[in-house]
Amino acid sequence: MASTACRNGIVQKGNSKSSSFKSRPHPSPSLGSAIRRSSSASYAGNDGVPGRVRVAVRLRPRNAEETVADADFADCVELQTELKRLKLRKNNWDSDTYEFDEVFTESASQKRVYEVVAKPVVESVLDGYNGTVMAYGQTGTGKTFTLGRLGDEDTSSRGIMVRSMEDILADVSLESDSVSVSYLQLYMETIQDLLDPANDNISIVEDPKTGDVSLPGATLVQIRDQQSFTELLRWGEAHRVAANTKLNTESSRSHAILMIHVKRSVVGREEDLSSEINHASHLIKPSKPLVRKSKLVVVDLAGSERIHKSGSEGHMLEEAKSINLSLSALGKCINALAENSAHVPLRDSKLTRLLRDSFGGTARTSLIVTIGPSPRHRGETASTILFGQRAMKVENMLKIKEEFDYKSLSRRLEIQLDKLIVENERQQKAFDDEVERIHLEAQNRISEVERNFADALEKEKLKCQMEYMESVKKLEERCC
Ligand SMILES: Nc1ncnc2c1ncn2[C@@H]1O[C@H](COP(=O)(O)OP(=O)(O)OP(=O)(O)O)[C@@H](O)[C@H]1O
Repeated sequence: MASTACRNGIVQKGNSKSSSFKSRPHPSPSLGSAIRRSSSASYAGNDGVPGRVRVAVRLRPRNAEETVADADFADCVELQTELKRLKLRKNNWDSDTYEFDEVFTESASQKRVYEVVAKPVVESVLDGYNGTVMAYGQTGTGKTFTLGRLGDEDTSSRGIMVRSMEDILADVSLESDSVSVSYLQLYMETIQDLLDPANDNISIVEDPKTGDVSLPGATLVQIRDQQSFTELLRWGEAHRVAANTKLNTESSRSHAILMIHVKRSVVGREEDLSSEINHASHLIKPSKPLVRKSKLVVVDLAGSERIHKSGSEGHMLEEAKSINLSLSALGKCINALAENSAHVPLRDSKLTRLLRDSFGGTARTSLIVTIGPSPRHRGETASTILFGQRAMKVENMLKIKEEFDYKSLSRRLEIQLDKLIVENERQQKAFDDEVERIHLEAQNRISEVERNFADALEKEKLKCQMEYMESVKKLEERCC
């Protein structure tokens, strides 16, 4: 029986008796635990929500070459899906056991992988948090298969990128929200725009105050429907493949980074705004307009094989070194974060500068580590597993980024002002009409009074004339 060792405090090796397995606490039931809240509930200020990096492992089925070459050998791994454990065989009688947030066998569907690994991240992006989904593993183990499959011929094979956008577009309102995308590759420490390949030296800008990372030089395409997004991915992927073909390699030598920016309008509470608009008008009390900006970063890392194994020389060696440099810088950062070290060497490579928010930052992060079954690649598989194990120890502090939307407030105040002007004009017209009506009525009354007076005068005049005539007549009679 093999001796017992402990890795990262959660792994036992030997004959893998369950009784000796130290289980890691599961703070939540699924990978990328749900923090999805209603929009109103998520208006909670800027308090961070703690969230550990979630890690799943996915085993690729044997390929044609392995089916022949490894015919007489057992796979180097065995998965215990119920227990979310993976056993890595050292030899016929000895194995190491590792526990993950989820383990996917070779028959796991793309839909299930998406729902467990990426959907919770997409949901928190829709709630205003940043999110990262990343695939790490040796060349040919299924990173691109998991993330980048378009599913043209078989829709069930759609990968995480396509499914994420489907869920995002189904949730946002294109009238008030916006979704835009950039697609990049990081190759030999230079960032190239996969949507505009001539643009091949994009710089990373870090906000010293917030630590936010942005790539202002990258093409940003507004997405309004799923089809245009799929076309964009196809276009970007073609450039990535072309670059690899030029280098005479079928495997991806670059890290591909898809960034989906989501900008949503949210309405805050009315009283919060009162002080800001008091001067505007006591009549206008619009609710507080806010924009919530978040981004989903999907990272398809280059193959993680070691230099000696890739047998590289010349340019290929330099390239392998560069891939190694960025992946080992990422590994070092993860180690430092896992050990709560005071110094995290984020600046050691462009990859770690780009992903500074994804590990130990304010984003919700899911990592999928892909492995192959071949015992010939046991060493690579072991190092991939250890990478995943360490990443599981990294704690992020998720934060919502809300900004006061001055543009939207000004738009809304303009609309309200227009309404007030129209109302004022309506009231002025009603007033003028009323004055006109009263004036007419008064004139009619005066005319009527004048008429009545003239009638009465005429009557009085006639009466006087009659009386006069009567008096004259009486006088004449007396005189005669
Ligand atoms: N889960 C899976 N089920 C069936 N086929 C798979 C699976 N994962 C990978 N494959 C197949 O294995 C091959 C290699 O996969 P893929 O290109 O995704 O690997 P990769 O890790 O992205 O490699 P690289 O690092 O070289 O880009 C492809 O032909 C892919 O279709």
